[in-house]
Amino acid sequence: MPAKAKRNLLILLAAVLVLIVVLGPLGLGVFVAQRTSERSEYAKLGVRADYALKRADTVASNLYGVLRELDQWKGERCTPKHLDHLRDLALENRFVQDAGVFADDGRWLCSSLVGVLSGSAPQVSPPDWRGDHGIVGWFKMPRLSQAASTRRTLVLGYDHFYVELDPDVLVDAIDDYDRGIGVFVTTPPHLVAWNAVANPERLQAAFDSGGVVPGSDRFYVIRRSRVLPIAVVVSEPKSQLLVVWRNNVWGWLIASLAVGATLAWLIIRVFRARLSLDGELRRAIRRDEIGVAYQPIVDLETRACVGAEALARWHLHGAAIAPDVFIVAAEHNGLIRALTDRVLERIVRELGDFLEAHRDFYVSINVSAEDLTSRRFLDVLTRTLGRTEIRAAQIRIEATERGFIDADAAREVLKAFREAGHPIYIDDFGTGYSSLSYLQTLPVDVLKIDKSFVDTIGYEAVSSSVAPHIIEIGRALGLGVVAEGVEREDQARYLIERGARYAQGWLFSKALPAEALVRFVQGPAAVAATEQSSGTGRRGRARDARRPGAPSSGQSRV
Ligand SMILES: Nc1nc2c(ncn2[C@@H]2O[C@@H]3COP(=O)(O)O[C@H]4[C@@H](O)[C@H](n5cnc6c(=O)[nH]c(N)nc65)O[C@@H]4COP(=O)(O)O[C@H]3[C@H]2O)c(=O)[nH]1
Repeated sequence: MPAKAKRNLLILLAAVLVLIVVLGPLGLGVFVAQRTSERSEYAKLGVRADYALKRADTVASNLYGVLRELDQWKGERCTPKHLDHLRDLALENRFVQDAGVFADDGRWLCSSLVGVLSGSAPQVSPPDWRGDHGIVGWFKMPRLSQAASTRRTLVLGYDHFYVELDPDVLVDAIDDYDRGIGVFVTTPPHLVAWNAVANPERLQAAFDSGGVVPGSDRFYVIRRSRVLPIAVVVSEPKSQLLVVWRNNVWGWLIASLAVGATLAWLIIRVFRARLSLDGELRRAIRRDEIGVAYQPIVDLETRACVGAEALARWHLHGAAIAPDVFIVAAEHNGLIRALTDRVLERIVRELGDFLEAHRDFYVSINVSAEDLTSRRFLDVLTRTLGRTEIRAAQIRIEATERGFIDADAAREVLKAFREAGHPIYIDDFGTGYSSLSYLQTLPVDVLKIDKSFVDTIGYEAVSSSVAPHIIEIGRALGLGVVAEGVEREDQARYLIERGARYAQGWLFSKALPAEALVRFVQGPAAVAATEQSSGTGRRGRARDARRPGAPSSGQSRV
C-alpha cells in the first residue's frame, strides 16, 4: 500500500477510534444512569413494600394478642357480660372491627356488633389457612356482622373465637409519590385491599405475572410475608423513573465525557506521535540524517577484527531512537528501501577508502523483506561500487528469516546478489520457523547465531544449548558461522571449543562510528593478534596491523 494511503488510513483509524472512545463512554453513561435510576427506584419501591408488609405483620400480631385475650375468658360465653368483654376488646383495638364466638359445629353464636344470634345462625366455613399455634384464617368470607355486604374482610380465629379486620388498614399509609399499593392473600390468591391511586386490574395482572407486565407504563415490586399468607404489590409510574434518570444522568454524562476526552486525547497523542515519527523519519532519510554504527566482527582465536556489521542509527531531537522502532516504522511506511540506500551510501562515504585499502575487510549490511522482492538494491549496490575500487565480496548481505516472506522472490534476488559476488548471511538464525527447510534451497554463505542462543551459554545444560547445533549445521552444509551478542569470556571459550570461529558482541566492542572502527581495527588488539598468529617483528606488525583479518583458511566464508 502506498505510504500516503497508509497515512490516510491511519488518520481515518484515529478518527474512528476517537469517535468510539467519545461516544462509547457517553452511551455507557446514559445506560448506567438508566440502570442506576431503575435500581434505585426498585429499591425505593422495595422499601415501601417492606414497610407495608411490616405493618401487616404488626397488625397480625396485634390480632393474635386479641385472640389470646378472648381465649382467656373463663366465664360463660355470649352472656351480656361476655358481650361487654367482646365490645371492650373491639373498641380498645383499632384494627378489630368485630370479635365473636362460634360453636364446635361452626355455628355462629355471638359477636360484639350483632350480639347473641338466635334462630338459624349462619355456619362458619372451613378456614382457608391454618397457621402456627392453632391460628386459622378466613379470607373470602363475607362479613359475619353484615352478611349482605360485599366488602371483603379478613378473619382470624383461635379456638372458638374470631376477630374481623378491615383489610384497608393495611394500605392506608400516606404516600407522596403516587405509588399504588395492593395487598393480596395468597390462599386462595386474590386481592383484598388497595389504595386510592392503585388500579386493581393492573395490580392483579402484576401479581399474576410475578411483577413484569409487558407494555405497562408502571413498574411493580412484589414482597411476600413470612408470617401471614399475604403479599404486597407496590407500583410506580415509569415517568417517575425519567425524573430520577434526569437527575442522575448529568453526573454520568460528565464522568463519561471526562473518560472519553482523556482516551481521545491519548489516542490523538499516540497517532500524532506515530504520524510525526513517520514524517520525521521521511525527513531524516531525505536529509541524510540516518547514521551508521559498525560493530566489529572478530576472529575468536586471534581477536583480529575481520569485518563489521553496519547498524543504522537515528537521533530525533537529541534522543536515540532504537532501530527496532524506526526500522519497523520504515518497513511499514515504504521508507525502508530509501533507508537501505542511505546506509549503503554512508558506508561507502565513511569507509570507502578503508575498504579499498583493506581488501579483505568487509562490511555486512542489513536488508529487509522489501529489498529482497526485486533486484533494485542489487542494481544500486552494483552502480555504487562501480564508482569505487571496493570488491563485491567486501559488501555482504544480511537477511533475516522475516525477509523470506516471499520465498521465491527472495531466492532469486539472493542468488543474483551472490552471483554478483556478495556473500549472503542469514541473521538471527534459528529464531524463525523455517530455518532448516529454506537452507536447502536458498543460496546462503554464513549463519549468524542469534544472541538469544548465545545468552543461554553457561546457564543451560550443555545438551539443551542450541548454539552448538547451529555450528554443526553450518559445518555439515559447508557454511560459515558468526555468533552474535557475545558478552562474556566463557561464552567466547565455549564457542571456540565447539568449533565457532567468528563472533561479534560487547565482549569485543559495541557498534562504533566509522573512525572508531578504523582505530579499533588498527589498534592494539589487531597488533597483538597479528603478532600472535604470525610471530612477526615490529616492522611486520605495523604492516599487518593495517591488514586486519588477514585471510586465513575458511575466512572467505565470513
Ligand atoms: N545486548 C547486547 N546487544 C548486542 C550485543 N552485540 C550486538 N548487539 C546488538 O544486537 C543487534 C544486532 O543486530 P541485528 O541482529 O542485525 O538486529 C538489528 C537489525 O535487525 C535491525 N537493523 C539495524 N540496522 C538496520 C539497517 O540498516 N537495516 C535494516 N533492515 N535493519 C537494521 O535492527 C536490529 C537491532 O539493531 P541494534 O539495536 O543496533 O542492535 C544490534 C546490536 O547493537 C551484545 O553483546 N549485547
